[in-house]
Amino acid sequence: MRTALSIAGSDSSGGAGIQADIKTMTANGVFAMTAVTALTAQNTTGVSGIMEVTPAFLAEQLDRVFEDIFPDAVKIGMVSSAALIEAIADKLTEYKAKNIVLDPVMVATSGARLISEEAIDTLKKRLIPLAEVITPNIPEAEVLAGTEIRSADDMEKAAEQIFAEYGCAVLLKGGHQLNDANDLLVGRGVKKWFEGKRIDNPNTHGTGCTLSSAIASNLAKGYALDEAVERAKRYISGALAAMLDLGHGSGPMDHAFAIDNEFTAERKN
Ligand SMILES: Nc1ncnc2c1ncn2[C@@H]1O[C@H](COP(=O)(O)OP(=O)(O)O)[C@@H](O)[C@H]1O
Ligand SMILES: Cc1ncc(COP(=O)(O)O)c(N)n1
Repeated sequence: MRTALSIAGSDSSGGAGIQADIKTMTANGVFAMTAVTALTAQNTTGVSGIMEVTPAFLAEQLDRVFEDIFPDAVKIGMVSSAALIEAIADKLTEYKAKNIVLDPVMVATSGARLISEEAIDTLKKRLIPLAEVITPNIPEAEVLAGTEIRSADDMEKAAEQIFAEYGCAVLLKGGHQLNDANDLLVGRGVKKWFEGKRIDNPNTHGTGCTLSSAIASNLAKGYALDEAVERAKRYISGALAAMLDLGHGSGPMDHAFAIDNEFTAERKN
């Protein structure tokens, strides 16, 4: 069985973070492992508290995973401080981790800030260059490219600029911001739009986490990057189209929609 590691924060409400990653990897037929960066107290209406682990304890979790079960892919989500980013970069370099998918989580769908200002700099210098692909949404890409994004044209310019500057492929998510579900992949020899059908569902808590874990799962299974993105888009569309409606805010997606379908059918490969 193929394996994937999620390095991310815990979401007590189960819709985003580590919990979304485990559900997504499992539903995609990949064995999920975790290294927790922080606990959050949150629900569908917002985040009320964050408790970070120490960099040493994060490094210890990574040591135990890598020395025993080498992950076929790694997904990185919420990492709130520069010291934690350094710890991850050191360990991923030491173990020569492959298929790294980095979701540069900065602000939760509910509006809460999930990374400190100084950490963004460290993210740019240490972690982004290690990634196979990063998956910013529009506000995150604006921070990374230092430009405003108001149109599909702006998305192309920003993605090309980020690829040129950091050397990793970029999947720039149109998501909710540009009112469609079209994402753009720019990488070595690739520039491709993935046209998602917009699903009229206000419950999008954890969409970013889910997409990046689904890409990591498919890279773990051996798919090339563009095929991994294509399959991840299909997965998230299915999870949104199931129209789960939980909680008082922007609710989570339904990962059980995928049980026994094409995603889990490949488990034994
Ligand atoms: N209503 C929707 N219908 C279909 N796809 C969506 C919808 N909202 C988001 N997506 C897709 O979900 C993925 C996550 O995107 P996004 O919501 O922008 O991430 P983030 O949580 O980081 O802001 C993207 O592939 C995006 O196109
Ligand atoms: C622990 C944690 N990590 C990430 C997110 C972002 O969620 P989204 O995928 O909705 O942007 C979150 N709300 N909580």
